[in-house]
Amino acid sequence: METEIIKTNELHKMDPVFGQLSFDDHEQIVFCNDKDTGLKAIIGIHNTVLGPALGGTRMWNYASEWDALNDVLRLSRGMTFKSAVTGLNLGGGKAVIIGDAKTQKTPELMLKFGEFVHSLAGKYITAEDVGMATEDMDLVRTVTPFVTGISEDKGGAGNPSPITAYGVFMGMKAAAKHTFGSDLLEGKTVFVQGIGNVGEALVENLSNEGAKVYISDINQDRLEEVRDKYSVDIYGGKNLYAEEMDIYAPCALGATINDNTIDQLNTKIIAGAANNQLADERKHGKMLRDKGIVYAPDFLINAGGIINVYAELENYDRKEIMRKTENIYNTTLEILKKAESNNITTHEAALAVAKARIDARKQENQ
Ligand SMILES: NC(=O)c1ccc[n+]([C@@H]2O[C@H](COP(=O)([O-])OP(=O)(O)OC[C@H]3O[C@@H](n4cnc5c(N)ncnc54)[C@H](O)[C@@H]3O)[C@@H](O)[C@H]2O)c1
Repeated sequence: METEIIKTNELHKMDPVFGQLSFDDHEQIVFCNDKDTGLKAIIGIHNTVLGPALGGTRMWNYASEWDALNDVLRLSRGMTFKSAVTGLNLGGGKAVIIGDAKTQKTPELMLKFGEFVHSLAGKYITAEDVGMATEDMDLVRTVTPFVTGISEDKGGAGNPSPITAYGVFMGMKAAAKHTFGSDLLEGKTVFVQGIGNVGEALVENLSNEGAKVYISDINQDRLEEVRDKYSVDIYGGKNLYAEEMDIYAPCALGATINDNTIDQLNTKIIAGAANNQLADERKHGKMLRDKGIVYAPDFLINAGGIINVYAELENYDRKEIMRKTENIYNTTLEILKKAESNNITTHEAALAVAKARIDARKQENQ
């Protein structure tokens, strides 16, 4: 109890929003409250220089409002750079709803949230994230046009995961070209950690190309299902990080690249779908570089999903979505080269490209 009081007092001493560590010149933070439906949400608009701030809504049972605020600040910033480096005319935004999606998400709450999104007149466009489904976005669509990720029969672009996986595959091939001189993954040992929606589709791409794939997941049924479908191997060991491999593909959780795992890692390349793979962008990016591991930045190679929802706004067809996703190969190759020639980390190189695009547009707009 004593610690709690001290902690709260300490937090109160900090500037509550603009003084937060994760605050990075965000343009607008909107706190949404509705007593009748129990809605408590925060919409974070990080940057709208390149276009409207697009990013999903996450519903999560946050331990505190500080955690929710920190998450929305961090996630919305990430969206700015993801869209910028991918060449999309979108800014970065994200929303969080505080609560348990399984027990507290009601149609009324989602409609009220949609009204708040609508009140921003298109400056923020929402989509699905953790705790949200296509049906939730369909509901939001009834009160605002500023939503993507809706059902295909309602004009949406459908499930983004296979597109995300294809982009990751392209980024991985570019990293292989950079590292081994060839982008052919045949015979390369790839460990895919997390075989959910994206992981499974990645396994399919890899096994079609003849890579030697090992899969790991906490869900045993899924492991067996995916193994039988694609004739790949289930990783049976205790510590995946220490295994010798060509490519490590984190497709489950973030922050798996940290002080503890980098020391153990015995891979040449890291290329996967998970968001925020580096526990600490700067420190761990540098540690990987020092160790000679080529890291394909997550926000660059997992952009297939955002390309897919962007298509809804621009009325792109499937061909254009695939062309743009395939281009992740070229962008990754350029960024890996840039990092090498400038002696910076690949994460820094990707951020620099994204920031340069935003700065150039800012100049044009002046
Ligand atoms: N779906 C998309 O289009 C998309 C786009 C961009 C980024 N991402 C990111 O990619 C990752 C995967 O997304 P998804 O849609 O496939 O999610 P998912 O929930 O379908 O799959 C995640 C899988 O990881 C497994 N998992 C969880 N903890 C694990 C652990 N400790 N070790 C091994 N496996 C574990 C789960 O059992 C599940 O099978 C997430 O980090 C997500 O944020 C997804």
